[in-house]
Amino acid sequence: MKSYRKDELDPGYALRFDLARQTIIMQKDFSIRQSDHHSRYLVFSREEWARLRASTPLTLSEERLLSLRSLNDRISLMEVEQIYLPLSRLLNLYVTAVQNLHTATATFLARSAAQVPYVIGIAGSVAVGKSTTARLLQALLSDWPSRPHVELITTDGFLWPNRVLEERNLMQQKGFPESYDVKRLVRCLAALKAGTPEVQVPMYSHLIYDIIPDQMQTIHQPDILIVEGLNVLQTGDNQSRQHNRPFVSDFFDFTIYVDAEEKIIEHWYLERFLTLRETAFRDPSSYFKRYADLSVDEAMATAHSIWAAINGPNLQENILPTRERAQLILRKGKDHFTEEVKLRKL
Ligand SMILES: Nc1ncnc2c1ncn2[C@@H]1O[C@H](COP(=O)(O)OP(=O)(O)O)[C@@H](O)[C@H]1O
Ligand SMILES: CC(C)(COP(=O)(O)O)[C@@H](O)C(=O)NCCC(=O)O
Repeated sequence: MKSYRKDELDPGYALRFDLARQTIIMQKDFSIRQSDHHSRYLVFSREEWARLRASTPLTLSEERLLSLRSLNDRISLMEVEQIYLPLSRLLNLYVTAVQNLHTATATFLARSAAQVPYVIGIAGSVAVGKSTTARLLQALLSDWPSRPHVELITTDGFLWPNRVLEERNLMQQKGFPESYDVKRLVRCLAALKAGTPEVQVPMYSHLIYDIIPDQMQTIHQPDILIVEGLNVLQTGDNQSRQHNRPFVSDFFDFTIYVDAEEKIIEHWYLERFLTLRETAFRDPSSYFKRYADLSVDEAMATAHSIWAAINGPNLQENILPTRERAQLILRKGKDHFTEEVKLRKL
């Protein structure tokens, strides 16, 4: 049998012991499609990823799924089974491993283990499906046999209120790094990660297009915290780096980037805008009520110009460059079906 030096092995191949032939053979590993030796990621096709579900049961009923749907959400049970159940299984293994590590530290120090939440960050463009992914994961993780307490927060609550954005001439940069009160977000994440019994988180409303005055979300020591937002993988400006200040991205145990081609994401943005024109924009308190009476063509042109002026440039300049920091990248195609999953090796 030819022997292989370690550096000769393609990471897409695995060494296996062949019982019949009583020999070690090199076999293509079906679960790893990897041609680039230096890539930090293992790359899975949809089918390969779906096989990694193992025996994780589907606990979400069609009825429960319906209640999770937002706007024109058409998420299918097949997507949940093939993509989100394997992800739920992976997260379960990771959370258990981290909890065991906390227990080991506590045993070493002869103390009881501190209650520290496992923090999952979900990043990606506006309209790529971050909040849908976050709500689905919250439901699936809450259904684990240990019934963990899973909370979800969104970083848009940390946008500066419109009043401040207007003063600073930043209304056309909503969602850009400078439109967030990052210090407040970091303080909040630090308090949550430290296991503070009760943390108040500000809230944003897409209806009034602003921070909701005098209303906060109260978070009570979750076992798992999901943080969803455009900026969760961002690392701050040079000044904060020089002063060694913590970044938003410092607080995550696991990060997911929801990815798709910009043209497809823009299409989802346009679709969502058209749905809102028929629903939320008709509400008298809607910031966009002036758009309710637009014709379909006018609404499409308006949404396209918002995309071209704000969300598209933000994706290219500030969000896409953070993609390779994520531990997991879900790449979606048309119709929101995940086509490829990339998992960081370390
Ligand atoms: N997995 C999915 N299947 C079907 N539709 C989806 C899925 N994810 C998102 N959508 C739809 O795409 C649009 C954008 O999703 P949303 O979760 O609101 O994005 P984000 O939070 O990134 O802005 C919404 O209209 C939503 O209903
Ligand atoms: C408030 C947001 C930055 C948040 O993004 P999301 O949570 O929808 O991904 C975004 O929805 C937004 O308002 N962007 C500014 C341009 C626009 O009106 O779409």
